[in-house]
Amino acid sequence: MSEPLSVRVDLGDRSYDVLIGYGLIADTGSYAKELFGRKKCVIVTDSNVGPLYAETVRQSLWEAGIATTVVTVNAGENSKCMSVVEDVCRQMLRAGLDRKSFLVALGGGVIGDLAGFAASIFLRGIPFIQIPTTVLSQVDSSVGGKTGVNTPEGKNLLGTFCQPGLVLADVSTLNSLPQREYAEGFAEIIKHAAIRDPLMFEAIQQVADGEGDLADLIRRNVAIKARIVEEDEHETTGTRALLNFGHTIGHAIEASAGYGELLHGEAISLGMIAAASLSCQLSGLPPVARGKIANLIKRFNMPSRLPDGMTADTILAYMKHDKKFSDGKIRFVLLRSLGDAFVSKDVTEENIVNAIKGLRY
Ligand SMILES: NC(=O)c1ccc[n+]([C@@H]2O[C@H](COP(=O)([O-])OP(=O)(O)OC[C@H]3O[C@@H](n4cnc5c(N)ncnc54)[C@H](O)[C@@H]3O)[C@@H](O)[C@H]2O)c1
Ligand SMILES: O=C(O)C(=O)C[C@@H](O)[C@H](O)[C@H](O)COP(=O)(O)O
Ligand SMILES: [Zn+2]
Repeated sequence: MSEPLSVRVDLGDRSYDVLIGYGLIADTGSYAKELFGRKKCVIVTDSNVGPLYAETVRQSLWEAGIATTVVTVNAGENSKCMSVVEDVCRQMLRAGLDRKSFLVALGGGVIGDLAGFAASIFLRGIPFIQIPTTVLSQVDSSVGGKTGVNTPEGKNLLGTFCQPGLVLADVSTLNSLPQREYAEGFAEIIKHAAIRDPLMFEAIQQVADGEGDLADLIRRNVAIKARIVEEDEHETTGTRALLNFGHTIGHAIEASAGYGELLHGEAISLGMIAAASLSCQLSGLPPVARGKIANLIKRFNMPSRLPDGMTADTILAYMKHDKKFSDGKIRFVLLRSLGDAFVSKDVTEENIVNAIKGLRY
């Protein structure tokens, strides 16, 4: 097996490596032993991923002398909530996990966010490893330390910033992803291209055409995210907020649809098309650039129209719970051109309603 690709996330004493390669999960034990030197851990996974990969990870930990408990939650966005976090933590307590233990989050973004959050609060915090198994989680959610859960009021409203100790992105695990779940991960890749790396559109197209190097595309995305997180770990200066391109409207659409109805990447695709339309109107984005984003979204069979019956009013109501909403104003990520994103405070409710209405056609 060739050496994995590697991206360092440089955050002082919270620095870590993201390793990207084939077959990495079988080496989880040796990586964990070297990193933590701890003897007890919990694997948190979901009901789809656990049966496929938990045994390989458990065996590898066992061979490294690490005792493992497996906690499995129901697959899907509905598990990303406080009651499941409490249940996971209580199973960990009953299994005898202590402050010298660590956690392994094995699954997509739901598991990464949920289990990362559990690790960050369990006995006031234990270290964790992310093993992302979806395209979305390999290029985005496993990196950067945003952990948390949804509430009925909206997405990711409860959570912490807590960096993992290591990310093992095993590209082989993507072979078992259903087509829809594979495709939605490209929404975040298209987002990275739109805000930071317009040349990446070509590499994405190549992978869509069955050519191109998926592991290298993942590496390129992790590097984009890592550099942004290094600049603004806690989203205070505005740089990290750029990663929210498409999310202000997208998160509200995701919640309006009912968690799990639209996958995160699908909702964000709709949000990016609306944000690109607003950018054409307000910040000079050439319509051809909006077309490039929308065409690639359609190339992956992600939606470009709102689900029937979803109203602008409902979407707006959810938007008012967004973390970027304060003092009656929303900070909105727009593009001046592909690769040149910025945060605007000048987007009005009327602008937003019009952009949402544009998603009907
Ligand atoms: N923390 C962050 O920075 C960040 C970034 C982006 C998204 N997110 C969050 O990530 C979540 C979405 O993540 P997701 O799209 O990975 O969803 P997910 O975790 O629900 O995974 C999608 C589906 O694929 C299944 N699955 C996962 N890996 C599989 C595999 N290898 N083989 C077969 N089936 C597999 C899962 O069981 C699930 O049914 C959302 O909650 C979103 O808010 C967080
Ligand atoms: O890591 C980030 O920062 C992001 O914004 C990445 C997003 O793709 C992701 O969906 C994130 O969970 C959004 O975070 P939120 O704090 O805006 O809910
Ligand atoms: Zn996202």
